[in-house]
Amino acid sequence: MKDNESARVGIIMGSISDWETMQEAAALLDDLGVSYEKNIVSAHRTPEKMVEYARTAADRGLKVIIAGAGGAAHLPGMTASMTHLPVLGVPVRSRALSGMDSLLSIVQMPAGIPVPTLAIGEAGAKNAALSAAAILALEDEGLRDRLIAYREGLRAKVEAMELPEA
Ligand SMILES: Nc1c(C(=O)O)ncn1[C@@H]1O[C@H](COP(=O)(O)O)[C@@H](O)[C@H]1O
Repeated sequence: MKDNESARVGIIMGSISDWETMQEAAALLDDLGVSYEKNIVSAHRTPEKMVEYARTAADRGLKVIIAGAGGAAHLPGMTASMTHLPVLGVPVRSRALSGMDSLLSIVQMPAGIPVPTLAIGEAGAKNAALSAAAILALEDEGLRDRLIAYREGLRAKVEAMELPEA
């Protein structure tokens, strides 16, 4: 586990194959100036590591966890069951079912242990980073201003879009 003492967000994923998707979350947190740590943790393949990660997350200073997994994606829900921190779930696109399996296995949590679940794939990873930042921004004015500026950038980009002549 690569610990970053000052990390406020923990990004975890079930496999290195998820990184292509989850790097979008990392890149956005970098842009927003939010410290994070990233680790490969699997409920299926490294259950003890997952338990340790989840149980120590709050004491290590993390405020939010972003968990991405594909297929039978138990990692977000199992992690959420072992920490009181918010755990945001990112369904990674699977080869067999295009991520519908990931989505349904993350989003359909029983009442009591929530996993706020984002869209399948890269958009979900980006929105998980923005949601984590929004949570942290409740107590961080500088970050709030950077989030507002990010949206202003989106607005300006759309305003500048021009359709080609028919
Ligand atoms: N869904 C999970 C979990 C878990 O939920 O614990 N651990 C790995 N995986 C997923 O298996 C997929 C295929 O993994 P490999 O590419 O390593 O075979 C990945 O998308 C990973 O998130």
